[in-house]
Formats: sequence, structure tokens, C-alpha cells
Amino acid sequence: MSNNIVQFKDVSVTFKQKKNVIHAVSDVTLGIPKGEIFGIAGYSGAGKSTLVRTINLLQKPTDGEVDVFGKTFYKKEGDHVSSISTKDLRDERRQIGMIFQHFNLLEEQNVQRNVEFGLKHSGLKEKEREAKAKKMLDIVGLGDYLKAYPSQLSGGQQQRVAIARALANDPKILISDEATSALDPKNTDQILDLLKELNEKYGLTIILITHEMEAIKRICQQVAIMSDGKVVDVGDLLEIFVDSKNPTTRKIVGNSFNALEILKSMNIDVNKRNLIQLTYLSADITDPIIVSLYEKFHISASIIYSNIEKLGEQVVGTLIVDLLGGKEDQEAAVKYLEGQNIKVTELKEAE
Ligand SMILES: Nc1ncnc2c1ncn2[C@@H]1O[C@H](COP(=O)(O)OP(=O)(O)OP(=O)(O)O)[C@@H](O)[C@H]1O
Repeated sequence: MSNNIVQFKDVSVTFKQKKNVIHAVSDVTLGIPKGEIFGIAGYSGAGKSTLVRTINLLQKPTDGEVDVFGKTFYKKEGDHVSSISTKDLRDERRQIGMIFQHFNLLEEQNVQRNVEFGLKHSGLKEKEREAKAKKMLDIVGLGDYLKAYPSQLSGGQQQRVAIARALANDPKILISDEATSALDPKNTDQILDLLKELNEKYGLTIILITHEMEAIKRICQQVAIMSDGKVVDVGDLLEIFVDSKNPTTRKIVGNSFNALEILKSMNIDVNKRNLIQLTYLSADITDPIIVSLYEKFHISASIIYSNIEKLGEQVVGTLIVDLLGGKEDQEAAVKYLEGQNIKVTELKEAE
């Protein structure tokens, strides 16, 4: 059986506006593994929100199938539609919490009442709702703010209230749609770390929609890149941030690993030099490689660019060097580098 808690199969969503047809989501097939923090990234208008809104059928697909918790929530084949019942959908939606850029709190209610509001249809008695709200606020670090009003809290604290409310029904999935986009860097990091803690402690699956690649690097295990309604790339952090050849991915992940762009901006003609990019997990590097290249192979390596970056728990280094030396020595040097767990990529621009 698949370990995917959400499975999209050939999902499309189109909107018709007068004469215009907008293909917000086009033919997306994607699985989201249970227990992961899964990022969905892409520019504004790429279709990220529309895609995830099909999970709890806030948005019905125009075509395709959405399976959640191993059940088919919606399937449309030709003219034939099968969908879970309204009652089942209501129950299942409680298993899927959502948080947004805007915290959507009730301004005239205190923090505790805001969280209790999330439990309105839970079947719990008033005292039980109160106790649950207090417990959730403790979990998000706001146990001392039960009687405060939203306007008395910082943006980060308000988002914590929204998280407590979203988690009050003990959902299995939390969808975070640009939840940190309105926060300053410090609050952003604190909220991301809270999401990571919730994922690790409670096995909560988190779907993180964001245009902030730093957020993805900080907490996601895998990421899908969307562009023009399509998923154009999927992979773990190394595959997306370091190895991806996909032009959209490279643009979205930024310049740090986009070596050719950087070199061009430095007016370096890559095809006239013998440039190679070395990518390595810094924990793996034990040898003094630049010295070894010279001592073992008589190759001198002049450093053109270097960068170090944290991807999740891994520290990834990138070094671009110009290799000078005999051809055979160079080949032997590349073999040696690969033997040191270093990924070696020749930098040449397509003619
Ligand atoms: N209800 C709607 N009616 C018409 N068009 C819509 C509707 N919802 C979304 N769209 C359009 O669908 C496309 C995808 O929008 P969507 O909000 O899913 O993108 P996104 O990647 O989440 O970007 P953003 O972060 O800006 O919301 C956009 O062109 C948007 O204008």
C-alpha cells in the first residue's frame, strides 16, 4: 500500500471567467508521504493554493482524482463523478487543519475562545473544549495568554493561536498556505521551528505552501515546484536545491547554486576555462582537497566561487574551481574527488 497520505492523480482545475478560461492546475500527479513536511513552492499564481484546496474539496477538481487517508475523496472520469458523502467530508475535514497568511482570528474574542471556536463541531462539552483549548495553547507556547485579545499579540503570537485552533481537532494533516509570509524573519523562524516540532512530536503531516525558499530549506524533507499550474519538479532538498537541471527550479531556488549565471555576471567565459563545480556535504570532507590535488596530481585549482548552505540538517558546500594541469592528471583528479564523495560537474554553457 502506498505511504502517501494525499495522492493527486491527473488533477486539473480550470476557472471560467466570461470569455477567459484559466488553467489554474493542469494534470498534476503527486503523492505526499505520511509524516513528512512537504513543500510546494512556486511563483504567485502558479496554482499552489488551488491544488491544495482540492485536498479537502474546498475546490473541486475539474478533472482527475484526489485520494486522502487512502480513501477516494473525489474522482472525475469523463462525465462520471464519484465523491465522498457530505457527512463523511465534514468528518474528514476535521482531520485536515489549515493556516493562512492572515490569521483570521475573531478580534472580539480572547485567545482561548478563538481556539475553542475550532472545536465547535467536535461534540466535546464546554468544559472539555476549555481544557482542550488550554492544552493546545500550552503546546504552541501561549499558555500564559489565554485571556489576551488578538490585538494585544504580535503577528507571530497570533499565528500561534491560529495553529492551536487548526490543531484543536487533532488533525493528521496541517496545510500551511503562506503562513509565514506576513511575519518578520525572527517570527518566521520561530513559527517554522514550531511546525517542525509538531511534525516530529505528533507525526503530523505538514504541507507547506510558500514562495520563501528559506522556509523550505529550514524544515521540509521534499518539495514540489509548480509553474503555470503544473508540477515541474519534485525531489528532496539536495535534488531540488543542488542537482536540479530544471530551469524553473533553478530560477526559483535562486542564485546560490546557479553557477553559470553567477560566472556570466562576473564576465567569465566558462567555455574558455576548465571550470568544475564541486558539491559536497561538508561533514563528508576529511582530506585537504585543494592541497591533495596539487600534491597527488600536480593540478592547481584556483577558486572562483565558494558557498556554504544549510539544507535541513545537512550543510552543503559548493566550490567552483578552475583546474590547471595535464589532461590525464585532470581526469585522475576528478576520479579522486568523486572518491571523496564530492559531486563533480563540468561547467560548460550549451553552444
Ligand atoms: N476562484 C477563482 N476564480 C478564478 N480564478 C482563480 C480562482 N482562484 C484562483 N484563480 C487563478 O488561478 C491561478 C492560480 O492561483 P493560485 O491562487 O492557486 O496560485 P498560487 O500559486 O497559490 O499563488 P498565490 O500565492 O498568489 O495565491 C491564478 O491565475 C489565479 O488568478
